[in-house]
Amino acid sequence: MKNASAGLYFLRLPDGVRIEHLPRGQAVVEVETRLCRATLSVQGAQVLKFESRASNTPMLWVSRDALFEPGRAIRGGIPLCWPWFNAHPDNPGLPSHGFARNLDWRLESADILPSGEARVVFCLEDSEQSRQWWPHAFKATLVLTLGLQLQLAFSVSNTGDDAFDMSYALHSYFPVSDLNNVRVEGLDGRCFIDQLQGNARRMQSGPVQIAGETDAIYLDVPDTLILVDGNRMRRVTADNMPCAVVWNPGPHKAARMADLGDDEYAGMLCVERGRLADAAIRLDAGASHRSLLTLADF
Ligand SMILES: O=P(O)(O)OC[C@H]1O[C@@H](O)[C@H](O)[C@@H](O)[C@@H]1O
Repeated sequence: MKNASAGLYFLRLPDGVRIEHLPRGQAVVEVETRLCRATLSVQGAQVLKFESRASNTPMLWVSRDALFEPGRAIRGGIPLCWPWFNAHPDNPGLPSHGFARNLDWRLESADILPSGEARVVFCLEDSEQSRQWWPHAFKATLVLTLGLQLQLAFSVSNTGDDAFDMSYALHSYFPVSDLNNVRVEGLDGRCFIDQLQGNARRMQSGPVQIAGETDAIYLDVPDTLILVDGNRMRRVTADNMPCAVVWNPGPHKAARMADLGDDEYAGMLCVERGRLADAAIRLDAGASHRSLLTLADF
């Protein structure tokens, strides 16, 4: 897999931002400011860790068995699943959840804003590798703003001559104290696709509570969802991403997953936001799409 980290060293990095390497050589951007601490993987432009100085508690979960192998998806943090969600609709041999999380992105810039927030910008453009999986020209950008809250601004431009279809999710993994203490608020009365029941469409009644394996795509949901975990509340706010996915593998699927410890399912929950299923989009030549995700303790 092509490694973009060579270009990293030409960037001027501000105090509080540095490049480190994982044991297998992948580059990560470490952010340490008066507002937060964070670790960002160059592969996938994936936020792996984020902790604000106000909460001093990890916002995100990463599996203790995550495989940090170049080109393999990393189990945890916030992978960006793009340009398709789940298996490719026509070719199940292509990478699950698209390829954005498998490729190295280009670190475009890193700055500390006057507010004290760090701003880190990653880009991904089509390459020989991406065109083997998806024959389209594009430029994707992820702008991360890291302060007391974490903000991800995702944009894609179609730089080719033909329209393309895409779906995506910002697949946030959250640590939870105990699944029995957890609920997701904001989805009452919303339609969801139950991926565990042959994609049957159902209606949510009350908050989402987790009783075993859960894999549901909620359609047309409010911008703000609240993840309640005992006394801890996290706000998941999306702009221009009308879908939410709530996923937990439960004990049996967890036992089959190489990159997730058998008991770890009990301490995590994914609450994802994106555009998929009915909200997938077609991007015409020259057109762009933008969306924003904000995660905050409150
Ligand atoms: O193992 P992956 O490719 O990271 O996917 C994990 C899960 O991601 C969720 O978003 C999907 O709804 C699930 O169906 C899927 O199992």
